[in-house]
Amino acid sequence: MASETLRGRGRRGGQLTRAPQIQELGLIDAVIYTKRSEPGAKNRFVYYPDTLNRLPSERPSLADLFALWRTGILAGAFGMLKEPMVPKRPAAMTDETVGSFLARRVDKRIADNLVSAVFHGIYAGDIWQLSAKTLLGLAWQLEGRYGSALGGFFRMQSEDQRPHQVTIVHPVDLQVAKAMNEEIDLDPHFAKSLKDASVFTFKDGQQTLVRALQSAVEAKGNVEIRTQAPIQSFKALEGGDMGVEIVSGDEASPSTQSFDLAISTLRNNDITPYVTVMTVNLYYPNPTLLPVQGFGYLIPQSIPFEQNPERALGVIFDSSAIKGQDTVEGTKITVMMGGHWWDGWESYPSQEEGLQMAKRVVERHIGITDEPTAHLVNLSRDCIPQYTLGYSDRLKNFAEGITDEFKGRLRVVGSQFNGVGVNDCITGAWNVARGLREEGWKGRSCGLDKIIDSREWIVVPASEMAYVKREGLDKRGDGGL
Ligand SMILES: C=Cc1c2[nH]c(c1C)Cc1[nH]c(c(CCC(=O)O)c1C)Cc1[nH]c(c(C)c1CCC(=O)O)Cc1[nH]c(c(C)c1C=C)C2
Repeated sequence: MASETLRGRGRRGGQLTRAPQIQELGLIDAVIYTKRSEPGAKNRFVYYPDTLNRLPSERPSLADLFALWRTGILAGAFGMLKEPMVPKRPAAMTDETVGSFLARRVDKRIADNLVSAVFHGIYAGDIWQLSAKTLLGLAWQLEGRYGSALGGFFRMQSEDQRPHQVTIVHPVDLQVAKAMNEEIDLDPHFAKSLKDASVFTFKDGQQTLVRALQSAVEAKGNVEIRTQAPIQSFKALEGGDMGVEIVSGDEASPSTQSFDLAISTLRNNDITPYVTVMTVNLYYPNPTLLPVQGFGYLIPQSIPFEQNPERALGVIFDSSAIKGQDTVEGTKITVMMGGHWWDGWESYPSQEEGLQMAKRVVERHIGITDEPTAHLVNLSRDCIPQYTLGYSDRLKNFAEGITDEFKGRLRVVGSQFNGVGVNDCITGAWNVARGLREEGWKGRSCGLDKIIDSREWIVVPASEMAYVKREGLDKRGDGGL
């Protein structure tokens, strides 16, 4: 019943690194797509102040914008016009929260009513804690270089002699984009389907990918997959040997092994806090319960407690967002609750409490009073890392520390380092794996080359950040995390 989706266009590597994996594992026929033109892709809503507002699509009409304006959700949007005139941040400012950046440069109301909802829908996080330098990387860099994000964008275009649109990227991101173009070869039909899709998933859910990967790896014969063997500790080998000594397994009877090189997805609690999210899947036999067709809706931080005492973050309209997964008709939705709202909680709602809370959310917000005939409640503890203020400095310290200690024999991958999307993590893993080829595994990289590399960001044609090898598959290089 769970309804995870994969983004057609993710940040950084987009689907690029995942697509060849799907192709190589022979899973292309198991993929189902939601096309960009379908309501499930186009219609994303924000609940404000007590109604669903459709977020502007790629090309919003004047009527769309006017409808949004009337609800008040766009209050403060005129701040965009004065943004080029807002003084540049002081030189001593090394980071700022997303909320503070927007309040300073545009208007606090836009941050609270609109942007906080979008950040709920990605990080389940609080814009007043998350880092603008990391998560609004492009805008942060443009302000740093030109004194303004919006004005800077246009100045960057006009100052550049090249005929096409340019963007600003970190040299390491450019290098990765070039490598993808050189090394990734996609079936043109598959590439076209992905290009036309907003999200894609598998008929039997995302587990399809994990299971196929497991089978493929096991079939190689030289790989052993061990589960239920938590890492207890690890350290660099001593006595002149290069490598990592790892203690794993049961605390009572751990085993110690040495490796020439280890790739770790373990988290480090000094770099980011995490948030806990509860997801409640609800199924109703009545297929016409949704007030609108679309992907779902998000709830901004400005919604008062009385309208959202359950601390819901958003609701996905699964049966509208993804077609082709279900064997029976009906309405399927997922209520997502918690995230930063539950920071510091020592205990969380039980499964039964979660179910009741989710039912109250959809009754209050979208008038669904039917009784669901099936449900699934899942509490994901500490599931999404929060790139809070100062994250990039903490990550840099960490990267320098492990490089010093392990001299390249420990490399790291995962959502704490690469981004919260599945695509981000696969891109990170792809890049680390590439770096091991030939003599690469003997090098000093710890897998976090970008954060260690202090070169200036560079202006390049936006097309250089796109996958152009086959059918123009889209890859956005927005310079974020
Ligand atoms: C309500 C909570 C959440 C919803 N999804 C997530 C949460 C916490 C988790 C999530 N959403 C996105 C990612 C990144 C995945 C990737 O890039 O591969 C994660 C971990 C993507 C995303 N979802 C929404 C947006 C605007 C984005 C950014 C990328 C994009 O534009 O595609 C919107 C959104 N998320 C949720 C809803 C209900 C919703 C919009 C109505 C649920």
